[in-house]
Amino acid sequence: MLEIRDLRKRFAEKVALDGVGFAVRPGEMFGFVGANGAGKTTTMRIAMGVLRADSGETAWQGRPIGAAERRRFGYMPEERGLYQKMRVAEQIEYFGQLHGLTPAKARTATEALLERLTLTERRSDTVESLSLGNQQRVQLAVALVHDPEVLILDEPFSGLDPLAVDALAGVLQERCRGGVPVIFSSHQLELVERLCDAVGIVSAGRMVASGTVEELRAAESSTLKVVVRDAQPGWADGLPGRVTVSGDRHVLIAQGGDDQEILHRAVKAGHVEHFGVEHPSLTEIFKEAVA
Ligand SMILES: Nc1ncnc2c1ncn2[C@@H]1O[C@H](COP(=O)(O)OP(=O)(O)OP(=O)(O)O)[C@@H](O)[C@H]1O
Repeated sequence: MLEIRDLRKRFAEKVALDGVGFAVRPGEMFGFVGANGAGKTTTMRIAMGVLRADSGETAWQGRPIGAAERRRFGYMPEERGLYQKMRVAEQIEYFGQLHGLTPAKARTATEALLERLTLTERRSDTVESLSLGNQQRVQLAVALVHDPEVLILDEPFSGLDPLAVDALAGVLQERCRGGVPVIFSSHQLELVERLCDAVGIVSAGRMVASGTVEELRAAESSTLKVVVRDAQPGWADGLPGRVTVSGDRHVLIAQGGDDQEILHRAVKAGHVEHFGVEHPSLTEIFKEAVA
């Protein structure tokens, strides 16, 4: 298990982290979300030893994370870290060797990743000549080449088109299925909701929520949505909700109240086209949590 416990960090007067903590199990994909400046990058930099925390702990498999552990981690930093003039394959191999692979193993791993990330045709191009999406694929290959035990990725999906997002997501899911804990930060909440087993929401340096999306949903009140056609105005008077009318459709969004009574009233009022519970999206949960 990867554990981040009660991290605190100040930059001069600015409190960047004020007790950030969460745990990610092997094989779990953890989405780390928060507004700009909330503390995601600072947390990941501390986990990777790029920054030192004022207090708090980080642990992997029960032991404090030190240089030896980090060598077995894969990291995609926010500022990216590729050599722009170096060729793609050469670069991935180079980082593999930096992480302790023999030249032969680094070459084999590089070939597999070029193929998997559809970069084979670009193998001899310099990084600077690649599109953003392809540069990001190379950055991911660099994070993966040494078959890391843990993956920590700072906004790996930012700026990517939907096909590139799917390609990266597929590779991360494979690693996750192989037992690697994966943490990534993102502002793309639909993507986080789609991919992640668990989510942590940070706001102004504090964790304001964490758990599976289902757990976060359960903490929110759900909404009942009823669509009735050809109803008389006023049919929902007194019910705990609001009706909007669009053409011949009346849409009631209700919170609380007796759903059987609401259904009964709707059936009496007209033709019920839809009656169902609406669960809040991660975007709604996020907005509520950081409000
Ligand atoms: N080196 C630094 N010196 C001073 N302040 C810093 C430094 N690094 C981060 N901060 C401040 O710490 C806070 C947290 O920043 P951080 O980059 O961790 O946020 P973030 O959640 O990653 O934001 P974003 O989504 O915009 O990337 C911000 O207020 C930021 O300005």
